[in-house]
Amino acid sequence: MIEVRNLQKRYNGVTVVDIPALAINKGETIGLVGNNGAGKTTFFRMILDLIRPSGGEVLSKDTNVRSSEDWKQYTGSHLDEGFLIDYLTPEEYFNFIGKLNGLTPGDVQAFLERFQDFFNGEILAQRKYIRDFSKGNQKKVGVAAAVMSDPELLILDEPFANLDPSSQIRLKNLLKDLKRQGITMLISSHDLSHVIEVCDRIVLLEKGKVVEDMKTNETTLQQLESYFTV
Ligand SMILES: Nc1ncnc2c1ncn2[C@@H]1O[C@H](COP(=O)(O)OP(=O)(O)OP(=O)(O)O)[C@@H](O)[C@H]1O
Repeated sequence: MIEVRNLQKRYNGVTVVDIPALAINKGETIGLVGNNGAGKTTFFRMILDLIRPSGGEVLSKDTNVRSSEDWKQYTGSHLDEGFLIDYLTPEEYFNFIGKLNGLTPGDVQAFLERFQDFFNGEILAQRKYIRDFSKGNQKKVGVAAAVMSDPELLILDEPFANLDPSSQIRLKNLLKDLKRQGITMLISSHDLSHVIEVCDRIVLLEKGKVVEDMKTNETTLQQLESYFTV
């Protein structure tokens, strides 16, 4: 579904992403892990054509993401609060995104029913603009909106960050449901156990390079913990 070829990003002469080859197959759930500054967000930004690679390319369904917008039809993503429209209420934002995806207000309402637990009564009917929500609740809005288009490919940058423990567990269940539906997912996280639980493959980035690419099994957490132990 996604093929990365000789992908590089340099800032001021420093290479922050350098991935000669990486293939993500349809239906795979990939956890992207790595220390601060490893290049995870930069990599996602190039997949989503938000920044231009210094070299190489990202193909989505065999087409360079820079040369066609077709991938936008089947890709849902949430990287940060910059993806939100912060002067709208969550309802206004969901209806706006719904409209872009051809959903009626009734469809949007039905879709949001699925997120009742995850929202924990703190997102809808709050009479507040998105900018006035906590970071964790803004994340919930972004994750729900990313899923609204019923995407084939879902890209989430640190979806567990800023969520309380109950919300993290609900998010894991939500992502596992999406995985069962066959959605291809690319999820970055600093929470090793969550990402291992949800994903069937882990890619470890260090200084922009892929240093491990492994299928998850019962020893993966131990392997990653020993890698990250200083
Ligand atoms: N616009 C920019 N200009 C200069 N350097 C940048 C820019 N964007 C990212 N970088 C650098 O690229 C490197 C990778 O950053 P990136 O945000 O992709 O890492 P990350 O793995 O997502 O980190 P974190 O886990 O802290 O979110 C960092 O050294 C960062 O400072």
